[in-house]
Amino acid sequence: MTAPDRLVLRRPDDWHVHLRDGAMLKAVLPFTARQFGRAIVMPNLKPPVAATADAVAYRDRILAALPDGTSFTPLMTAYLTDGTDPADLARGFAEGVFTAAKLYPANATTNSAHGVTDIARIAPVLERMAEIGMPLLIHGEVTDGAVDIFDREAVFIDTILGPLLERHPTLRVVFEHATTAEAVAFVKTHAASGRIGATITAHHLLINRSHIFQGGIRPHLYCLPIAKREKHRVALVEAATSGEGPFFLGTDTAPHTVAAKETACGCAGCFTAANALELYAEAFEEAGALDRLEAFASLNGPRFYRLPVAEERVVLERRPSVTPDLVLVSEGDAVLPFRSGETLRWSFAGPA
Ligand SMILES: NC(=O)N[C@@H](CC(=O)O)C(=O)O
Ligand SMILES: [Zn+2]
Ligand SMILES: [Zn+2]
Repeated sequence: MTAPDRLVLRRPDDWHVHLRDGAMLKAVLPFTARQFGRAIVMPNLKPPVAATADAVAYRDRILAALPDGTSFTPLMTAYLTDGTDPADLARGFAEGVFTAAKLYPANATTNSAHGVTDIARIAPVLERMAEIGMPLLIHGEVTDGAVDIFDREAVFIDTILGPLLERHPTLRVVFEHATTAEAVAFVKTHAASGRIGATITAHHLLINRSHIFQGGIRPHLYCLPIAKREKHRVALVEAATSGEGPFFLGTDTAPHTVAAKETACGCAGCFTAANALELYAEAFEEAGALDRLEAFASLNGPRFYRLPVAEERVVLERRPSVTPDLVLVSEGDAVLPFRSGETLRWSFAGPA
């Protein structure tokens, strides 16, 4: 079978995105809103989006920053802290302000200093979430500095996630930005329950850890969880292209300015929003699985989140597209996209 030159998909959603705030929000939002109908918006602002009122205000700022005429729905998340009030969280969910709540183990990643210091402390919050069917989104890495950075996800699965699912047998969980074969295997083992999902980024489908050090240190490929060995990338490609229900698209596009990336202690995050669908299309084509892209990008996520699938369609064409060199944020500040300046095989051609 020859691969198609044109793909028509139900309009995809991005189930893990960092939109930031202020000038950065204004600069990056148009990219996500152009391709995706909805996005799960991460709450790791400074200060974090923790209470319902914070999310209402942040959602208003996102909607105000949308280019005219764009149809895009931000789905808000609550940043869990040791002090999260279960009543406020449940109210936010009931009112449709919050779609989910995000667990950052304290200090696991960018802007996670206010995260949860010990998951036992939020047991009442998790019980409430299980009762009301509110999904828990997890950055799944342990924070113990003694655990090797490449093992932090696998250790989290064994020591935290497994026991957590046993303690809360009806809690619905998304394992965010899965990067290991262990995560894929764990999610598959629990798939039949329908209560676990996993997002997979485009960059983790395209790079392994060696790429971060190819010819020198490449700070723009540094993200958390860090890319792993090739065998893990292969497991992620296999999961994403399987079409299986628990695996869905979440770019984890995480913009930081060039100055914040190219420095002695650079921030973690890859900015992939400039051409997210083109990047996923490359990975799926490489695997001979373009026919499964729609399941991964447009069907499995809504099914997990119990939201309608999109009626709108978008088109991808096999026509070279060039990734922008830089995206300007404000005078003197810019973000460097993943695959900056490189040519990709596919182009996003807009609505069908
Ligand atoms: N993925 C990243 O490397 N960074 C994210 C945080 C996160 O998703 O862990 C960010 O907010 O910059
Ligand atoms: Zn994360
Ligand atoms: Zn993220």
